[in-house]
Amino acid sequence: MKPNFDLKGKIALVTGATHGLGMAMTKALAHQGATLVINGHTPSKMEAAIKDYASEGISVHSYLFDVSDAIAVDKAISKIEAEIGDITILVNNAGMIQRVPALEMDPEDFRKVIDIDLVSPFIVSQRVAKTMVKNGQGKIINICSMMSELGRDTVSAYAAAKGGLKMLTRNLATEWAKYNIQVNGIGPGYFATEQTAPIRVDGHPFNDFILNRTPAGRWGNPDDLGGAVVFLASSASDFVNGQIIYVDGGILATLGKPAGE
Ligand SMILES: NC(=O)c1ccc[n+]([C@@H]2O[C@H](COP(=O)([O-])OP(=O)(O)OC[C@H]3O[C@@H](n4cnc5c(N)ncnc54)[C@H](O)[C@@H]3O)[C@@H](O)[C@H]2O)c1
Ligand SMILES: O=C(O)[C@H](O)[C@@H](O)[C@H](O)[C@H](O)CO
Repeated sequence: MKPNFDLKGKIALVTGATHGLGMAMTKALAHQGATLVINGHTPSKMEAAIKDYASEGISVHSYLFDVSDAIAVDKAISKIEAEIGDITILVNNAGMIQRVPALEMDPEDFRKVIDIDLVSPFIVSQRVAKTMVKNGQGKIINICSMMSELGRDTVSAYAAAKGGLKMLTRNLATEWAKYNIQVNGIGPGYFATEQTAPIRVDGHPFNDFILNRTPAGRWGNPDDLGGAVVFLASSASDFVNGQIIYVDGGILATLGKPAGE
């Protein structure tokens, strides 16, 4: 039987999809025929995003809500279900990072990162899964990170959250497999987006470090995630559950090499 990557008739919600990786994954899902619902929490960014999608002939349904607010999430998902239909694919992409040495990190800032990057995917997944359980099908895709596997100076809260998100993925996969819901993750390597703009400057030691550390020798382009998200959203991955697919140009496969070699 031919693997089926077609997403016609599917409704996908991508959180934090006004730009960056969320936008690229939304476009990939739309190109496979899915109906797209995008979330954001900044009205001006949402307006600009809708124009960007339209310029590529993609029409999206947009909903502004804060993914960390369980009441707002419940209201928004109920509204989406009434206005668009039941969500069959959820991509938990919204996230944030703080780059602060652990000795200087304010515990409240640590808590905020955990709230957005770990608790929020739980909140949105739980609400969306209630309907997926009734329908007997669903795909949930959590956007993890290299920091789901590795540590690095200054990103203690982010690494704790993204490591936790990997384990949340495995746990929800375990609990919800019986309802025909697959919960998987994508772990992007280092990608050229707003989030990495401060460390992706020519001549910045971190920029040189990443180019040298990545076997592919380049930063990821957001479009590099399209194949993985379509696979995990489609029936081609129906027996894949609790996995994280790392899309990282080979970083996790290697110890790296000395600069200049
Ligand atoms: N850029 C990278 O190299 C990289 C690598 C690995 C993982 N990631 C992860 O991929 C995801 C997207 O990354 P990006 O680089 O596009 O980041 P980004 O910072 O450019 O975008 C994050 C999005 O999340 C949204 N968001 C944040 N808090 C929110 C909230 N409370 N409610 C609703 N939306 C909220 C933002 O508005 C934004 O649209 C994040 O989870 C990030 O941690 C990024
Ligand atoms: O400061 C950092 O190290 C980066 O911003 C990361 O954490 C990446 O964005 C990404 O998540 C890696 O996979």
